[in-house]
Order: sequence, then C-alpha cells, then structure tokens
Amino acid sequence: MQKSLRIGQILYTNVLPVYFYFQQERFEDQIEFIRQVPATLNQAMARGEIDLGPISSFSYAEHASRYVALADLSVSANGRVGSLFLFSKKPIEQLNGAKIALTNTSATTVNLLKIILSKFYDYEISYVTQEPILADMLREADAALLIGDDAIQAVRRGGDLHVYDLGELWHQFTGYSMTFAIWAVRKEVLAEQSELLAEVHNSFLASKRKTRENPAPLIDYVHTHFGGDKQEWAQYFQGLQHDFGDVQRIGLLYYYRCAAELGLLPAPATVDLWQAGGRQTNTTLTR
Ligand SMILES: C=C(O[C@@H]1C=C(C(=O)O)C=C[C@H]1O)C(=O)O
Repeated sequence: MQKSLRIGQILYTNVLPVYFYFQQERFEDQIEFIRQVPATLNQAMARGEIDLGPISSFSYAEHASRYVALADLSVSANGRVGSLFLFSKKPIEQLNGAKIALTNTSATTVNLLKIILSKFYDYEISYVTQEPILADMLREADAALLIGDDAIQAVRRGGDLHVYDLGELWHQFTGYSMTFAIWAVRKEVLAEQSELLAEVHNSFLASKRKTRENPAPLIDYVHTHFGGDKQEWAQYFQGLQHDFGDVQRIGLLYYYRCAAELGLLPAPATVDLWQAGGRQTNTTLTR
C-alpha cells in the first residue's frame, strides 16, 4: 500500500542535520523515504513520484509554479561549502576555452559553475556531463566538478590538482550566500495532507535545532560511517546553513536572476514558503 507521504532524502551527509533526529517511528505507517542523489530526486519530484523533500534549488525554479517550499529549511552556505569543488589541471585563470566534465548528480552547482565562468570570468567553455568518478572525468577534460560526498572523498584523496570551492567563488564575486537545495512540496499534497505535512515539517525543524545545539552525536555518527576527521566534520557542519531566511533568500534570488540572464532558466523564479497555519510568503525580490 502506498504510504501517505513519500519523502526524499539526499544521499549526502550535507542534509543529515535535518534528518538525524527526525522522529521516524512516530510516522512509521504514514511516510516512506526515498534516498537518492539530487538529480534523481529532482526528476522524481517533477514526475510526482515523491511528495516532498530536498531538491536542487535550480530544479525548484524550473518547476516553481507546481511547488512550494517548506519554510526555514535549505542547504546553504555564506562562503566556503566544503563539498562542491572544481578540480582542475590548470589554475582557474587559464581555463578559458577549456573542456569541463560535470557530475550528473547536480542541477544547482553545475549551473552555478556556468554562471561563474561565463558571467564573472567571461570564458567560453565546452561542458560534458558524466558519472561522478574524478579519474574518468579528467581523462579527457581539463577540469571536473563534483558535489556532495563524492567531492568530500575526492578532496580527501588529495593530489596535485587545483581545487576551487564553488560557494567560496560565488561569495567572492557577489558577496552573497548560496542556497543549493530547498525542501519542495508538490502543491497537490498541500490540500491532501496538510496536517501530516505540518508534523513532518516540525520534526525536520526540531532535528535541525537539536543538531545545532549539540552537534557532537551527529559528528560521531558521520565519523563512524564516513571516516575522516572529527574536527573536519565539525567545521563542515558549522559552515553549512539549513535555514532559509533573508540572507539565503536574497542570494538565491540573485542566482536565479543570473541563470535567467544566461538563458539557463526561462525566467527568474520566486520561492513560495509554506508553514503550518497556511501562511505562504512570496519571496519576490523587491530591491
Ligand atoms: C552543499 C551541497 O549541496 C547540494 C547541491 C545540489 C546541486 O548541485 O544540485 C543539490 C543538493 C545539495 O546536496 C553538496 O552537495 O555538497
């Protein structure tokens, strides 16, 4: 039997603060989790196979008329992210005319790279999309873009490549924060499941708050399951923001404007926020 809500979960550690204390037992008969990389979740949401969950903020914009976003949840950073890297054989200053391999797991970051290299560097680049395996990607390309745990593992392995953090580049050029994922809900689900949705939303928010107040149990967990160094994980989670307030909203809307300017999106999108009580806030940029 189909459960009442099918919820996506990005397979990467970056969303764990929002899931770590989620009260799964409480909703056991009512919800089902679908764990996948962002590009797969984006498609599943668009096809109506998932009811809510984190998707690429770029994909949200492509389908904005059909979605709303759960208030105050995102995967964002105001500067360095630590899990979105361009690995390059040459310094970025020498990449004009280069061939760059893009991971097939992303929608936001691949377009962020296109914006940065086209708008801020004025480069002509030829892009190919591939599975996220760095050695294969760099066989023919001059540089490769990875996100999530693939990027974390590749940077850990080290090597003599030039490595650029996309959140950091964006912040250097614009001064803005960047939001990579937001928790989208299909509009049909709002009418059918608003009570359950409110409870699920609250449980996500509570998990986020609890891991922020005391990150140690989450850090122990990722250290055990994903290796690495506890101090590095602590820094990683400190650098990420899972809120969606004014700082994140303004940065994201600017990204949407840049994407539309380059023809990557048909038009700059807005984000409609949903929270229990039915209050929706339209986040059109007014400045
Ligand atoms: C911070 C990250 O944000 C991610 C990047 C995404 C994208 O590029 O489409 C989507 C969701 C997030 O997982 C990351 O993967 O490291």
